[in-house]
Amino acid sequence: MSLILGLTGGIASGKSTVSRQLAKYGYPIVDADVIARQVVEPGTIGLRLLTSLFSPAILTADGGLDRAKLGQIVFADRRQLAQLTAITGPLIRQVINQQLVALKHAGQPLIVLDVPLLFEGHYQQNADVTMVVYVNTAVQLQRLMARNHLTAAAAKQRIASQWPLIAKRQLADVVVDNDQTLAATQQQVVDFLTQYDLQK
Ligand SMILES: CC(C)(COP(=O)(O)OP(=O)(O)OC[C@H]1O[C@@H](n2cnc3c(N)ncnc32)[C@H](O)[C@@H]1O)[C@@H](O)C(=O)NCCC(=O)NCCS
Ligand SMILES: Nc1ncnc2c1ncn2[C@@H]1O[C@H](COP(=O)(O)OP(=O)(O)OP(=O)(O)O)[C@@H](O)[C@H]1O
Repeated sequence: MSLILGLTGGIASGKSTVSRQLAKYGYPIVDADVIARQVVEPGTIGLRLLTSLFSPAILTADGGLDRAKLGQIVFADRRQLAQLTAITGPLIRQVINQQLVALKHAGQPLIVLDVPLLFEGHYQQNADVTMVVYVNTAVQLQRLMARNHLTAAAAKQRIASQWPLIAKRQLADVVVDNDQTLAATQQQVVDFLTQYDLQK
């Protein structure tokens, strides 16, 4: 029997950081952000649909998706973000389901389902336990601005495009506080694995 851990958080709260820490133990990660890139690679139906919705101006010179440009468009406009999610969401879901079936079949003891929109997209139904990586708003803003080279206004828009992190925190079975050092976060991951007898 596999335990499926639904891992989520807010933008730049530290989901990838925690999933990397879990991956170090050899546990497989089903990563919605990675899948979101695969379903819009050149030649996919996903990229064709996005190009017809947003115009070919969202493509780079070599025909790939200009992610920075599309991000600027959708995170500034809720309606366009909803349209984007309506196209990518079902494509991502299909791949997630395929990967979960294969990993369960392989008898993996722990499968990490890393999905930014876990609660918004009702993916918690696929999970046995949910974990939210939490940071306070000031730290989230500062890390997002630094990582994506965004102004405070642009970073605030991106944060506002998702459910408030505090609301996700209330829904979670396990909360990882990621305000402090990476070592402090790692310790919470170890505590989780120990609790579920998954520390190798
Ligand atoms: C808008 C895009 C092109 C920006 O690309 P970029 O490389 O700059 O960001 P990246 O994909 O790494 O996403 C960064 C973070 O943005 C947030 N985010 C991404 N998509 C969404 C969305 N549809 N709604 C709310 N937040 C989102 C997540 O917290 C994610 O971790 C990209 O995020 C995208 O294609 N999004 C649609 C796919 C999707 O719905 N992903 C969410 C998976 S559940
Ligand atoms: N405890 C920490 N101390 C310092 N920096 C951190 C810590 N945790 C994460 N970071 C940094 O904060 C940024 C966001 O972390 P990460 O990419 O893991 O978030 P995420 O939730 O996966 O983001 P997204 O939803 O945007 O994909 C990264 O630049 C990362 O290196």
